[in-house]
Amino acid sequence: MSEILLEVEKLFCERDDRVLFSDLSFQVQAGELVQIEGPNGSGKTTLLRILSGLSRHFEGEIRWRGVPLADDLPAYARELLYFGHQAGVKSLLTPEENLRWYAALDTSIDLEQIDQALNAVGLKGFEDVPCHMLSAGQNRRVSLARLYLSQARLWILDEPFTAIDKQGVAAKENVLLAHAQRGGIVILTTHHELNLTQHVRRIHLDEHSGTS
Ligand SMILES: Nc1ncnc2c1ncn2[C@@H]1O[C@H](COP(=O)(O)OP(=O)(O)OP(=O)(O)O)[C@@H](O)[C@H]1O
Repeated sequence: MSEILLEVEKLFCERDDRVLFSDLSFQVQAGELVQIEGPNGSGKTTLLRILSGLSRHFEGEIRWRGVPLADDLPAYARELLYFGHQAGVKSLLTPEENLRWYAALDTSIDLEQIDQALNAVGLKGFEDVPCHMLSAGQNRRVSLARLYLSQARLWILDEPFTAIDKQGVAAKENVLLAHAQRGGIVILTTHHELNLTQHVRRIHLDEHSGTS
């Protein structure tokens, strides 16, 4: 049986007197890909920020490996890769410099891996171009290259495919699948039609929202 790593229990979140979700409970096992679905404004980003420990604007409990998040956020953060709406790319740096900066947090990542990651996201030939001179999709690709370097067990990805062309999306989907197959967890939102459908568990926020 797979290991349950993330437990979400009776989550309640209200913004501006509007209940986004209430009584939201689910568990995620190692190896699972979970897609949070719902219309614009239903609370997908809010939920991902809560799950990432970035927002405390909720009631209920979230546990990672059986430990409430609030009890040991640093330990949780070490196992987490959060990918938000902002690309998190420094525009004055080149793609390679951005990844070297990111890799500085993890000394086990070497230059060859950075090179491979840039190749994998289709940025060969653009390694040395400052990011402010790249397109929106290319900047998103710089950011996505982090997925190829990440050792984190839990990936929480908010609209990771924004501005990425169809071909690029297919390649990234494979990275997500490979992560899950290695025993990782991916929780994501996307308005893209995924090819991975048969591997993805869906949680639809509308089914959990209430009225205030
Ligand atoms: N910091 C905040 N303060 C007050 N209200 C907020 C805040 N952040 C989000 N909201 C509200 O919470 C609701 C849900 O927003 P959220 O960004 O989570 O939706 P979403 O499902 O991700 O939407 P989309 O599909 O458009 O990205 C919105 O009505 C928004 O106005």
